[in-house]
Amino acid sequence: MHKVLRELDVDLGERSYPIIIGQGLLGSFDLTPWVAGNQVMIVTNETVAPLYLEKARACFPGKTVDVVTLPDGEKYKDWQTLNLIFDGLLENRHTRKTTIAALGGGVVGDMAGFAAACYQRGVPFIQIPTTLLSQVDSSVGGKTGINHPLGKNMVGAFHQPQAVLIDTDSLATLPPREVSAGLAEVIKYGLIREEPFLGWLEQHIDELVRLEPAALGEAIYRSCLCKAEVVALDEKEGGLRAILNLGHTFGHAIETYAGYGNWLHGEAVGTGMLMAADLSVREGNITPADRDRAAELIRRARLPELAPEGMTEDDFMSLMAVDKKNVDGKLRLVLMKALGYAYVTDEAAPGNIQATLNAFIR
Ligand SMILES: NC(=O)c1ccc[n+]([C@@H]2O[C@H](COP(=O)([O-])OP(=O)(O)OC[C@H]3O[C@@H](n4cnc5c(N)ncnc54)[C@H](O)[C@@H]3O)[C@@H](O)[C@H]2O)c1
Ligand SMILES: O=C(O)C(=O)C[C@@H](O)[C@H](O)[C@H](O)COP(=O)(O)O
Ligand SMILES: [Zn+2]
Repeated sequence: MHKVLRELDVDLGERSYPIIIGQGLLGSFDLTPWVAGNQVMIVTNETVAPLYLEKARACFPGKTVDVVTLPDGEKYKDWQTLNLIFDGLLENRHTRKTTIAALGGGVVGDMAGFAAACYQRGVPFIQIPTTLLSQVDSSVGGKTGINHPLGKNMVGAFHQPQAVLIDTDSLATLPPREVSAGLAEVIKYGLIREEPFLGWLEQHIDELVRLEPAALGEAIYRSCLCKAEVVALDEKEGGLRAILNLGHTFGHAIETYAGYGNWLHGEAVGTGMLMAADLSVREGNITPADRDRAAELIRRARLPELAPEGMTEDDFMSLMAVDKKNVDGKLRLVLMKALGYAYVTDEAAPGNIQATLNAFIR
């Protein structure tokens, strides 16, 4: 039998939805209350399908369930692979009443969500995230999309799910490197808005690296709570929501430079947050001791601490120039005023940016 540990809502008026966190949910939790019609299309990938597809099917009793299985990897988060979802929907005659269910990590979630935003001008979808990163971040908030060779997540839509089902048991099969990648986004919440959570993480980060269930449940709940609050306040990133991008301006540049896949998203964000902390010191906002506190957590989460081999200051500057936060050609960065308090600025001194880049390139 399953156990629901925590439940919270993303409060978006009539588009509000629940995040259900528990153990043993895959295989027995009934998701049909969030399915309007009779058809469900599960979108998953070749790694996750053998592990969890049959259990996910069981969450839709009485519905006609079809499946699209995508190739696995960030490098497939593109137009060609997205089209496989539309092929599957059309070949199986899915109508406007279908519900798409994303079963997998953030790549599957972002693509299935984008397909749901586009198919027949928009159909509902459900998130069933199976990586730590997707459970604490990508399944919540409705950002969906794909990459472009020239920039990360450059094509997409805001499309909120009907529900998010988080079965923490699925993390038992996750490779350690993916656990670390997820921890980067967990640490992010402490750095941007939750100083007490940062203190909690300092106490429990080793348990999280070891995937200890009690610590994991708490970290996932507190992360989802933080993200849900920010999204409810600013769904489409008119302002506040951009703080969820801490470390991502540098991180997305790293991912694009590395060709999507050699560096995991969470790894790039981990290094990117160190760079943002370093720049926050140079801007006179946080102390070197604050920066070192952040760096110690990143190190204990076993994340990389320097930019990829060979990546230059010019590589960073040209890749960051296409960041979606930029306005009127000005680079906008998320920095910290204090630990637990992030802000967005286009006024960082060019000399400080240059010094930070040079401190992290090899
Ligand atoms: N939409 C958002 O708000 C948002 C937020 C953060 C990240 N993202 C996006 O999410 C993506 C990263 O997501 P990710 O870190 O989950 O990567 P991922 O989706 O590539 O999954 C990581 C790896 O783990 C495998 N996997 C998934 N679940 C597993 C399980 N339970 N056991 C074993 N293996 C499993 C996957 O097949 C893959 O190989 C990036 O594309 C990033 O841009 C989006
Ligand atoms: O939900 C958000 O908002 C985020 O920024 C969360 C990020 O962790 C995530 O990587 C997101 O996909 C980045 O979005 P982008 O708009 O910078 O592409
Ligand atoms: Zn991210």
